[in-house]
Amino acid sequence: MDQIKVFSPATVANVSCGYDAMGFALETLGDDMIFTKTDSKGVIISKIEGADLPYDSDKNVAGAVAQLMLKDSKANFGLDIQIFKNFKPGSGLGSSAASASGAAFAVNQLLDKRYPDLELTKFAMQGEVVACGSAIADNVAAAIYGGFILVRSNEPLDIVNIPTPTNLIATIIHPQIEIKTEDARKVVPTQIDLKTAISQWSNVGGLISGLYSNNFDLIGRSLVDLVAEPNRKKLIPFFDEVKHAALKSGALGAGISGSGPSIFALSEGLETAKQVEYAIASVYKKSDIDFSTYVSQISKTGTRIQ
Ligand SMILES: Nc1ncnc2c1ncn2[C@@H]1O[C@H](COP(=O)(O)OP(=O)(O)O)[C@@H](O)[C@H]1O
Ligand SMILES: N[C@@H](CCOP(=O)(O)O)C(=O)O
Repeated sequence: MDQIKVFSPATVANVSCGYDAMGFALETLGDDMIFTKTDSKGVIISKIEGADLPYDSDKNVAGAVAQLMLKDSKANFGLDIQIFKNFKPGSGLGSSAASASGAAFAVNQLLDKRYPDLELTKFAMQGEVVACGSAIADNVAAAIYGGFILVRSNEPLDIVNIPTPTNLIATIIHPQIEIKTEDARKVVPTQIDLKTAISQWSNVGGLISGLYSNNFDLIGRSLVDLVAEPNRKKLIPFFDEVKHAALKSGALGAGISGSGPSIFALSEGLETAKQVEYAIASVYKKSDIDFSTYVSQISKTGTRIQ
């Protein structure tokens, strides 16, 4: 194979209670990327559409991940990468993770599937270091594995796929302001008290149990974040109003998607998810902030060949 076109999904990290430990992939939103083998070694980024991003292969996460993998595998070819961004960087929807995971997945295909998903996740995490200075696994693991994932351990890396009810639908609102993950991580406390920790890990347990048992009420009760959300929500205009509107219109729960500014809600069934979309869009319609909304199933497959 000399060329491959891949789709790499947007992802919602944290899912309220699981800061750096949980995430899921969206079915309908993501980036397209084309990877072409070249005779000369090295990685060139020849096209980027949809966002203003570095062409320098060391600074673009896709280029950085591809270079690492070509070096590690001692590949005898180079790469030309084209990136078509369908959602903005700094969205809280894993824009950098989509590129990093897309690169890891595509290069692996061109190397005849040399690496398992866990190794691909480790390569993609190095892309996250380029984007935000931290080797975060939640977005990239969700993109590579698909579905809903738990990062059970970072060292050694241990990723667990959590089954999700098929009629669990995500509604997303993305106000068009940029929040860099690197900046939003600085407002999260590095220490929390035991009482807060107990509530947080109880909610993680509740959420995972609710996903396994199709218990929507339990899923809703567990979508609580006492660690990142109280500190990050001030960065997101109208966060409380959007969350209130989502819950009032039938969502099971709502919270910040990744590091924001996007806000996600989870609902039982498409009809409710669309009502939630209408309600939360109404909040931003009253302001002068541009926004996009998305309603999507949780992607079972994640990053895939187009
Ligand atoms: N291919 C890429 N896609 C998205 N962002 C990239 C890419 N390459 C480098 N970056 C940088 O990563 C940062 C965006 O990542 P991040 O702050 O984590 O936001 P997001 O939540 O959208 O992933 C920006 O500084 C951007 O320039
Ligand atoms: N766990 C990370 C996730 C960042 O997600 P992003 O989509 O905003 O890059 C965090 O919360 O910092």
